[in-house]
Amino acid sequence: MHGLGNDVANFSGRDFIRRIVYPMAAVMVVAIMVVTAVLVLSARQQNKLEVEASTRLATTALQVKAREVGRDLRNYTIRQDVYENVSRSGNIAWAATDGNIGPNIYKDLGYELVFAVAPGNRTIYGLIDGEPKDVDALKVMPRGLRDLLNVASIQADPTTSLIKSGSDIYVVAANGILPPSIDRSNVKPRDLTMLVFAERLDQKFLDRMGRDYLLSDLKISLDRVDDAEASIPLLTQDRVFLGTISWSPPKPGEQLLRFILPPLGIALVVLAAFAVLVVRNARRSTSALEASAKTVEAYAQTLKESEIRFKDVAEASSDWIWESDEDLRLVYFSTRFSDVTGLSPEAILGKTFEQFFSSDSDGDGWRQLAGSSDQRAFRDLRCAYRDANGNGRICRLAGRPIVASSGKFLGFRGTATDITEEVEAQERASHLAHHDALTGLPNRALFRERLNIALAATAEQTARVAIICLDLDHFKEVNDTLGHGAGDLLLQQLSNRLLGCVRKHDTVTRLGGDEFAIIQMGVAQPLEAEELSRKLIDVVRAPFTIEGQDLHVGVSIGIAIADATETDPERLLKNADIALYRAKQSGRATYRIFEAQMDAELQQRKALEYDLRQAVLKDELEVHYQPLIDIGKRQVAAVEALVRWRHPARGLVSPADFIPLAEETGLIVSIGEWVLETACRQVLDWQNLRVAVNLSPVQFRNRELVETVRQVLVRTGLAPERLELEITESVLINDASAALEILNGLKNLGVKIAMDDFGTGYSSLGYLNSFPFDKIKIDKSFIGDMDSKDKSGAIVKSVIGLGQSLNMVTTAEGVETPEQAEFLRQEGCDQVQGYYFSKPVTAPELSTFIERWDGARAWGDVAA
Ligand SMILES: Nc1nc2c(ncn2[C@@H]2O[C@@H]3COP(=O)(O)O[C@H]4[C@@H](O)[C@H](n5cnc6c(=O)[nH]c(N)nc65)O[C@@H]4COP(=O)(O)O[C@H]3[C@H]2O)c(=O)[nH]1
Repeated sequence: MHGLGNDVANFSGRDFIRRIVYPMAAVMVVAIMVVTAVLVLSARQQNKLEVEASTRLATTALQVKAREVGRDLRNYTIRQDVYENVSRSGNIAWAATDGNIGPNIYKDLGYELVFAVAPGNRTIYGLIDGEPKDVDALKVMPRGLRDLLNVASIQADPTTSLIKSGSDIYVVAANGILPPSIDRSNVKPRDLTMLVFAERLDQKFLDRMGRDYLLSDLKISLDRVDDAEASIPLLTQDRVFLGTISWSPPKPGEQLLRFILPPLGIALVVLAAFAVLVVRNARRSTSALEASAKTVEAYAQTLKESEIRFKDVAEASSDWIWESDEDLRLVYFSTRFSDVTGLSPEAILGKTFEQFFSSDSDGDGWRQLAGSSDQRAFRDLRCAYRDANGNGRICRLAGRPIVASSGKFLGFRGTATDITEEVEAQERASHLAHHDALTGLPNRALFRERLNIALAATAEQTARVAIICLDLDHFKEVNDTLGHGAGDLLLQQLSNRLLGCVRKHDTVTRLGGDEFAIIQMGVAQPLEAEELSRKLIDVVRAPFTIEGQDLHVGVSIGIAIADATETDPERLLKNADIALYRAKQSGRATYRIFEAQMDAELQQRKALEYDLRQAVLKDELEVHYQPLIDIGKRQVAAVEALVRWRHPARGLVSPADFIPLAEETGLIVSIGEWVLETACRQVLDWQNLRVAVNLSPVQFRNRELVETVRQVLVRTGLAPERLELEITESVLINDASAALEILNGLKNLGVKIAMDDFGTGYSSLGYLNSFPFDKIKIDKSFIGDMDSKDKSGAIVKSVIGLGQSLNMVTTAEGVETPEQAEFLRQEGCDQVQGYYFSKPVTAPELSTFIERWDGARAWGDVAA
């Protein structure tokens, strides 16, 4: 195909002209030349033959004429009367008589000259143009006649010759006058009287001769005529040149040419036109052929490129080409088969699909073909096989039926793509997509899938599914103090511990961060989920050894159990989350099973959260103030700022109800700053009073706190020593060193720091040691219990003593009775705060309170 394409393409129009048109033209030209030459030559030859023939004819005509003259002469020389009268008697008169040899000779026979020459060349009779003349014949014809007479005298028959006379040439015959009656042998030639007849070779003669011998255009000339088409020389007996007779001989060759050339010319023109037509058509055909050759070449090129491309692709890819017979017996493999599989085709050829491919359920796509009578094109059949090393591999088959022109199915032909790596990559990708990279546990996506499957199965079974959500307690501290690497190691160890607690069919999942979830299968009783939860709490509680350090974390757990009424995975997960939230609220390291009312509470909480956000925006918060009374001076020493929320529907909401929410949502940061600034600004109205503001542990997580307080002081212009910041010990529990750093920063500003709710925590004394607080506030629970419990009174006493020894101001909260106030005074407490003196009130109310404050009376009442 390729060679043909090249040959055809190489045979250009120029080649066509060179190889065909030129030779054809040359042959034609040669043929025409040959034909023309033959024609011309034959025409010439014919002309030549005709000239020769006419020459012979002219010569003959002259000879005939000579013989005629001789014969005419002889008729007279043999006459007895001529002999008697002319030879013997010399009777001229007789001779000149008409009917003898007189004018009749001229008139009837046409001889212009008639002489009778007696012996001794004596002219005895002369007749010129029919007129008797006394002339000397030898003078009339000075050359030639004498010789002729001599010769003729010895000849019996007349002797003829051509003789010139003047400018004329004559056919002259001479004969001795001798009748038959006289024996010649008795007469001496010189004694004979010679009779001469001469006919002039003039135009008249020539015309006659022309007519008689069909010679046209006869002319006589005294010269040699070289350019005549046909001529004969006129010679005497002695071959002396006298002149030339010329004529135009017929030219049959020319006629022939004239006859043949026009049709031949036309024929040639037609032939030439035909040749041009043929050439043009041939050119057109050649052009078409060239065009198609180019197309063929282009196709061939495209085909070649496509072959190369196909080969490149085939070689570069892991595909191989195969062919089977109608029984699905493999009968052909391309070379890539061996490269990819390492198997020799010979070892496989002749095997059926069933024998070559495995029956692995993940790769038995070939069965579709084996089991089908429907021979259609197919693709994406996933088939498993073993390579030369016995390793299992997967390929993807595509093929089309091979059908004979008769319609008979002959087998399949197609490609096989080794997709082992692709399948493995997909499996890897799928594993990555479904598993947590750090712990290798199923991730949230797989958790959802498995949960769906588990719930679907549960619907038909009596056993239930428990969803257990776990959240690590204090994991953030591990991350913050030891870094994320340690956190990661902990999560990995934790994963193993969790896996150690569950059964084979359960699923342990890392949902993200320190959140985990477990799908516990086959839960007959909620108790089983509780048992597992306890087990989980125990294993997590055990210390983790990370980088040589023992770390303690806990886990809070929320459980939701799927039953006939609840099978929605999203909802179940949410319920488990709500339960988890509850567990965390309940003090961590514990579990809770979801109950419907939890959800209602959560909804409420959410509504509250929304309202609180709105409250901040709508200015629904306000600050109330509660006075702190200096026992020694019996004066109002300070006020505690306590935030209030004036809810449009609920009325005044206690901070106990919304501060925890504000802390969880982070709103406490902005609320706290607002309270701080409001209180600092407000206390400027009350000369010399200090203001105490509560700080949340959440605010302590922000290292900007010191700067915030500094700016508030700058903005309000309040002297730092008039500001007291109250913190609870929980601030110190979370991250003691960071909290201490902030506390030192605050102290450096010049503000006072008070430990609030003292005695309610675990290690208050330790904290008092590590940070120089300015004040200890004894929690109101101890004050309230003083009346009933001696123990509380003892604690209050010892705290007051502790404060005194550490040189800290002690303030007792929740003083509601004059007895409590008196007791505290007697024990040396510095300040008191409580409903007995005033509840927290608005700023104007507190101003009134201060105005009306009469320390003596108020204290007097107490003392009384
Ligand atoms: N039963 C009784 N209670 C008395 C008596 N005297 C005072 N109280 C109450 O005791 C609480 C004292 O505040 P706290 O211990 O700091 O406890 C505060 C404080 O921890 C927090 N809090 C209030 N305002 C703020 C604030 O602006 N920021 C922050 N972070 N927390 C605040 O909310 C807690 C509760 O505040 P309140 O409901 O205002 O409750 C106040 C106050 O009204 C009394 O004689 N008997």
